[in-house]
Formats: sequence, structure tokens, C-alpha cells
Amino acid sequence: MLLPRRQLTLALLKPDLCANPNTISKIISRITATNQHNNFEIIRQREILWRQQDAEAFYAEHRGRFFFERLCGYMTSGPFMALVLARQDAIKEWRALIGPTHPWRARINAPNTLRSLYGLTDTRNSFHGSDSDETAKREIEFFFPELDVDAWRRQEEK
Ligand SMILES: Nc1nc2c(ncn2[C@@H]2O[C@H](COP(=O)(O)OP(=O)(O)OP(=O)(O)O)[C@@H](O)[C@H]2O)c(=O)[nH]1
Ligand SMILES: Nc1ncnc2c1ncn2[C@@H]1O[C@H](COP(=O)(O)OP(=O)(O)O)[C@@H](O)[C@H]1O
Ligand SMILES: [Mg+2]
Repeated sequence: MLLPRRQLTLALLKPDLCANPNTISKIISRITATNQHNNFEIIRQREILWRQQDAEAFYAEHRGRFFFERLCGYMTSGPFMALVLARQDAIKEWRALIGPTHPWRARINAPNTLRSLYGLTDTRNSFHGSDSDETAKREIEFFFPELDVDAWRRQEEK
């Protein structure tokens, strides 16, 4: 039986989460839980500590937005976790699992999503997920330059 083609996405567990190791292990077990909703495979995992210029480069698309400085300040406030996740429709499914950008909106419209459960404020919303295949390639190679996303995708096509 042909296995469904998998997709890669980049996931970040942001610094507020990484301040509590128990939280991280609970979230990792939820990510890899073998039920039809999750069942992501963790292809890469790395603890990251950013300088200001790293945050500004990753979030360059948001430069000039009123929250850009506070976002970079948050993302350089401590270590965080970068993960490459693989499953069918990984980008859509990971963004569905983390929920809307704003945790207060998640708590109203998407309870039980990760941002509704763990997010603090609009900026300190605890999780990131790539929003497209192109973004996922850029974001994965930003954290894991040794991972050739195109080669991985070709391998998956076979
Ligand atoms: N559109 C818009 N929204 C704003 C502006 N300033 C603040 N907000 C929103 O209001 C929320 C709360 O603002 P603040 O009180 O400054 O932020 P905070 O409570 O410290 O939480 P953070 O989101 O972590 O900054 C922010 O997260 C933004 O989403 C603004 O100038 N324009
Ligand atoms: N209105 C806002 N107020 C405060 N922070 C924001 C706001 N919009 C976005 N952010 C911060 O910038 C990050 C990137 O924004 P965006 O790409 O729009 O959301 P997402 O992370 O859900 O893809 C968000 O995760 C959040 O930390
Ligand atoms: Mg985004």
C-alpha cells in the first residue's frame, strides 16, 4: 500500500515554553502522538539561542510592523526549540494544531489548540509554524542548513 506523501514544516517552541522542561516534554509527546490528528515525525530538533540579528533576519517580512521590536526581543529572551516535522499535510496540520496567531482568539475560536493552552499574549504566543512550502524550505534551511529540503522532497516523491 502506497504510504501518503509526507511534507516538511518548521516548528518553533518559543522561549516562554522552553523555560519549563516539563512543558516541552508534554508538547513533544502531543506532537508525536500516534493518532490521526497528530502523528508528526520529528526529523530534526535543535535548541537555539538567537542574537538580535538572527531574529531580525528570520522575521524580516515583519520589519516595520508595530510589533517587530517586541517580537525580536521576545525571540532573543532565551533559548527555544526548532523542530522539522514531517507528516501528510504537515504545514496545514501543524498550523491547525497550534491555532490562530492570537492566543485570546484561539481560546475563543480554537480551544485545545496549543496557542490557546500555552500562549500568553499576541507576541508571546509560544509557537511558530511555516505558512507555505516555500516558507518552510527557507525556514528549515535557516535553522538546519545541512538539511537539503529539495533532496528530501525528491526522495519522498519516489
Ligand atoms: N493594530 C495595533 N495593535 C496593537 C498596537 N499596539 C498594541 N497592539 C496590540 O495589542 C496587544 C497588546 O498590546 P501591548 O499591551 O503593547 O502588548 P503586551 O500586552 O505587552 O503583549 P505583547 O503582545 O507580548 O506585546 C499587542 O500584542 C498587539 O496585538 C498598535 O499600535 N496597533
Ligand atoms: N498583532 C500582533 N501583535 C503582537 N504580536 C504579533 C501580532 N501579529 C503577529 N505577532 C507576532 O509575530 C509573529 C509572526 O506573525 P505572523 O506570521 O503574522 O503569525 P504566525 O506566527 O501565526 O504565522 C507571531 O507569531 C507573533 O509572535
Ligand atoms: Mg507567520
